[in-house]
Amino acid sequence: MEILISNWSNVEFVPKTYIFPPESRPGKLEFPVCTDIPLIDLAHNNPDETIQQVIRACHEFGFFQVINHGVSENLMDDTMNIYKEFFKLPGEYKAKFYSNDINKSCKIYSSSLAYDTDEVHYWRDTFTHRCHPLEEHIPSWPDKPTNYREVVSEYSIETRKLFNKILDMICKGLGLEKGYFEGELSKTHLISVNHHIPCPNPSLTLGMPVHSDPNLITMLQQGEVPGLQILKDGQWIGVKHIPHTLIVIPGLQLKVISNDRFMTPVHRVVTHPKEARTTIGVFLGPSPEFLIKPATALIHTESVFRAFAYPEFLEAFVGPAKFDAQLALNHFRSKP
Ligand SMILES: O=C(O)CCC(=O)C(=O)O
Ligand SMILES: [Fe+2]
Repeated sequence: MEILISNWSNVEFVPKTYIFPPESRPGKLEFPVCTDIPLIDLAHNNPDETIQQVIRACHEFGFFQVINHGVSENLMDDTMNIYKEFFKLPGEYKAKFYSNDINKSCKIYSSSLAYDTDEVHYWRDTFTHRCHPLEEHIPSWPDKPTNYREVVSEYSIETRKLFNKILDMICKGLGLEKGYFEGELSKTHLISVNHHIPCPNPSLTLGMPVHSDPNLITMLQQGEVPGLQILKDGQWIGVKHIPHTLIVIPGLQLKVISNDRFMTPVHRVVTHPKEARTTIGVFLGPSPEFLIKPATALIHTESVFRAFAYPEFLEAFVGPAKFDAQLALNHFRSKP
């Protein structure tokens, strides 16, 4: 069978290898929608109040949404259109980028990087590449659609500015020294775009594993098709899409640096029966050599986690913990 689902046509039933066992499939089609994800106006006239809102959201909820964030609506729409077009390109063009190699920057894969050993496949194709420094990575990016490099370069620059703005607010809000997150902690900047074709039976499939984000911080641009869900009080709840907002998700490295103060919500993606869904994720993470540990200013009695390098964390997260944040974090707790 063709591996990339974006190359499939006339899908009438869910192939067996995509059907999750009853205990891990969504099991139904309708879910409640979350109405209380914090919505933060970054152009609010009282910046100190905005910082407090961001910190409260990180402590109490994990996810938050931002408006007046500085990434223009036109740029958001152009970038989304580029990716919708990209996934429609002929299979032979996309095949040039197909890879399951974790070390290859620019690649398309399907389901997960472990496609060959997946017990069940996820209903998605993912296209990802690094974005920083731009000059180093642009030559490896696609040259189709024709304006890909131009538009995605601008999107990379603008989302990086926004990350810096939000990290600066978190830095101030936590009382850390200026520039705490600059440099090695936020060196890896990548874009990762999920594409799900319509699924004949979304109750049987998943578009993405149940997970928390392992990196430093994530930004998501959702399209109009729903699918993202968060686990809240033991229940799966849909995230409502508000046009041109961006969803911000503090990752597990921020939780470690905050000395376990921040929430990192568990989330997943379900599929849609009628519409294709495309979501743009932008991920900021540490350089592989840098040692991650709780910020000294936030250790009042004890450091909850020991120091580790990010690749060591990823190995535990993807391997024994199977994307379970608590299991992965347990490997690095000072007191087991
Ligand atoms: O596609 C989505 O809405 C969520 C993506 C996500 O959670 C991720 O890429 O980590
Ligand atoms: Fe995620």
